[in-house]
Amino acid sequence: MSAADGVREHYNLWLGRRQPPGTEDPDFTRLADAVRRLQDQFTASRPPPALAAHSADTIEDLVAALAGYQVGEPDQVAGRQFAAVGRGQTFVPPVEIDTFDGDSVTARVSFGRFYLGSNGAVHGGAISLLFDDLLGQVANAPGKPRSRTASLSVDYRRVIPLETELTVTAHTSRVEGRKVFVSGALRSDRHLLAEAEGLFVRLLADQQ
Ligand SMILES: CCCCCCCCCCCCCCCC(=O)SCCNC(=O)CCNC(=O)[C@H](O)C(C)(C)COP(=O)(O)OP(=O)(O)OC[C@H]1O[C@@H](n2cnc3c(N)ncnc32)[C@H](O)[C@@H]1OP(=O)(O)O
Repeated sequence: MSAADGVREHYNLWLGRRQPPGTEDPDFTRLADAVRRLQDQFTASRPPPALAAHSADTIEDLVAALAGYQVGEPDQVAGRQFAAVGRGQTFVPPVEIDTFDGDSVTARVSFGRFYLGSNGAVHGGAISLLFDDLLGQVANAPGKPRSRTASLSVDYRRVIPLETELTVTAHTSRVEGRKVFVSGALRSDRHLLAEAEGLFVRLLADQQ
């Protein structure tokens, strides 16, 4: 399947459930994108004191404005903007899906400055986060029983550069009863950068 709307339509069926009408919220997605950019700019900035104070005032005003609109998990929109890169959340690195067939996925990702570990390398935890999310999506592909990560192993082969478009892939390697094993790889155009093996255990009825 190519990088067409059809791919994203499948993602709307994550966990085999259609998203309720009105779930996609372009204004909220724009807000999430702005917060992502803020995270990157904030991490990289060294503002003078007056600008730091002014920025803090502005953000505190925003926090106060959003405080009146807090909702519980069932009504949350962050993370459920399936038509948007990054799903309208600001935690998982922004992954852009290229192909997806239910058992394997090919995607692109670029880590902004927010994800810097040290000495120019992307933080290792961000790499684990990327794999947990993408491998988890494969394990929980539409029509499959819901599962959770039981184990995730990551091998860091090379320093992972910031602000570089990388390819990330994942595929189901085998299924044994309730256990779904999903493998992943992160590559630059020249090198294998990291590999992952995830075990996702399908949930029992009382674990849903
Ligand atoms: C609502 C709408 C949302 C929409 C939003 C959009 C989301 C868009 C996609 C995002 C995708 C994100 C995907 C992230 C997914 C998470 O990150 S989930 C969060 C992190 N994980 C957790 O919280 C899981 C915590 N652990 C648990 O709940 C339980 O340990 C588990 C995983 C359910 C398993 O417990 P259990 O059912 O009691 O299973 P148990 O009988 O112990 O083990 C079953 C088998 O697995 C094996 N096993 C279990 N654990 C392990 C282990 N650690 N190592 C090796 N083997 C193990 C056992 O040995 C056993 O093997 P067999 O004997 O059958 O051969």
